[in-house]
Amino acid sequence: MTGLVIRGLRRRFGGLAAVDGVDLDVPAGAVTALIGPNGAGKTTLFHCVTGMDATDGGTVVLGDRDLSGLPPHLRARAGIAWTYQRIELFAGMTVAENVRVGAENRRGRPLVAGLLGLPDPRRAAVRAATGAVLDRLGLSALADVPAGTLPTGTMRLVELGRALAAAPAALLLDEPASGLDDHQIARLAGVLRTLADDGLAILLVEHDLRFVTAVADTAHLMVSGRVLLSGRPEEVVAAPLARELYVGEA
Ligand SMILES: Nc1ncnc2c1ncn2[C@@H]1O[C@H](COP(=O)(O)OP(=O)(O)OP(=O)(O)O)[C@@H](O)[C@H]1O
Repeated sequence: MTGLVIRGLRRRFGGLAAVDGVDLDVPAGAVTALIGPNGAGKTTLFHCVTGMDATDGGTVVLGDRDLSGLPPHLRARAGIAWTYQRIELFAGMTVAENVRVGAENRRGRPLVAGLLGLPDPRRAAVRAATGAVLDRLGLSALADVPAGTLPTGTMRLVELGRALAAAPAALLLDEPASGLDDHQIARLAGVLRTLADDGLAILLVEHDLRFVTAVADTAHLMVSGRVLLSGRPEEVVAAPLARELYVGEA
């Protein structure tokens, strides 16, 4: 399968199996959502896929490349990009500069040239990629604005832009709708749809079930470290188990 294939993923914290043998497909050309109550293990799984957290077993394969055991920067270079729930922009840099950071990490950049600070022969490509991403996300008019001065929703878009500028094959988003208003959520949904339509594999960890049903092709319900239900988002969200778990939440 093109996209991300997760098999038998495990992560324990002492006696707690936070991720307890998860199989998950994140196909190219689709938005895949991972939902579940607080403490289900979603964020832990996310970190195990990016390499930010160690695993106790299982594999993460992107396309034909086994990424298991690689550190985050090598997974990024192999084609995974991600954003966290907590916004991590360079606040003093402009919107364009933030996005350019991602573009400079585009796959295939000659490592030695980067390390030696030599001129990147593809500087024009970096500039073009930055411009294209700003344009796609409707951020061109804000290119020269310091990122730290923007409202939360716009900052999230800038983070998404930085991730996209790296030209990933798989994009992982941890609660991207958090802190956004309805208008911004609709806009984000539209952007994610077109990105998936262009062939990106997107994994969304999300609490906002309306957003999930609006944007995802498939949803997986995770509970106590395991995926218990998978299917069309509206079916998974409406299932008795999901309704029971989400009573009283968000
Ligand atoms: N570093 C850690 N050390 C010990 N326990 C941890 C650690 N990280 C997570 N856990 C535990 O693992 C379980 C899964 O947590 P995780 O944050 O992955 O859940 P989640 O589904 O992302 O929840 P939320 O939706 O609230 O973010 C929880 O019981 C949590 O307390």
